[in-house]
Amino acid sequence: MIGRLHVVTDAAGGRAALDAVRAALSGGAPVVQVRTKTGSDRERLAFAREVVVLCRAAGAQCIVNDRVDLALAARADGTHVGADDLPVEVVRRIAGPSHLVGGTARDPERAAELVAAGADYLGVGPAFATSTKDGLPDPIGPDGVAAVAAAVRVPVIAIGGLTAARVPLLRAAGAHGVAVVSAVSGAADPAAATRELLAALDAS
Ligand SMILES: Cc1ncc(COP(=O)(O)OP(=O)(O)O)c(N)n1
Ligand SMILES: Cc1ncsc1CCOP(=O)(O)O
Ligand SMILES: [Mg+2]
Repeated sequence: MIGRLHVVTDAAGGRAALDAVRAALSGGAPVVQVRTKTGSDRERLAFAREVVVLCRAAGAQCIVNDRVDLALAARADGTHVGADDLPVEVVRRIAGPSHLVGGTARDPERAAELVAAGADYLGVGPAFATSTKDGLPDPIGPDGVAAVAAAVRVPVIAIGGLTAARVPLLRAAGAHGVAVVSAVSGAADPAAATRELLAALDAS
């Protein structure tokens, strides 16, 4: 089963992002998602490899966003794909049955399609407003997350504007867990922020 807290790396990658990953893992993060949006493929692969090594040492799962080729090359545990990435069924065919495949959904119809295509889990959102990613549609709120969670039998990971204070709302909506960028990467103390999120998940 996929972990309940997905710590997503800052899209810029680099040393600061790696430091945040180290801190998150020291705080107990069970899943790290490598999400890079800049740099050459070689730089992105090198970053993903470093994160995989850190995750292995900590016993955490590592998922690469967008790119199944980088995920396989880095020996990551899984790949997360959205609407502009390779389709879930293609990622599944390329990566095989033991690779974790996640897909992005914001409504029950899309969610059911992704599960039928072979998704192991769904990233669902944006749950709340966020300034981390431009061009997102309106937040779906806990009710939107609940509609998706009720429609599928795979774990739902809520994303977008997530904080420890909001975790109980999402868990009550049926989310298995949450994915965060700024709540950990933007925190003054990313290890403490990770512990706070995990405590909120454990309590709800
Ligand atoms: C857990 C999780 N859910 C959703 C997303 C968003 O992925 P995607 O739609 O591919 O958008 P980008 O992250 O590529 O901007 C995610 N990364 N993780
Ligand atoms: C990549 C992505 N997809 C939907 S919301 C989001 C960004 C979430 O970032 P934050 O946790 O800082 O709100
Ligand atoms: Mg993507």
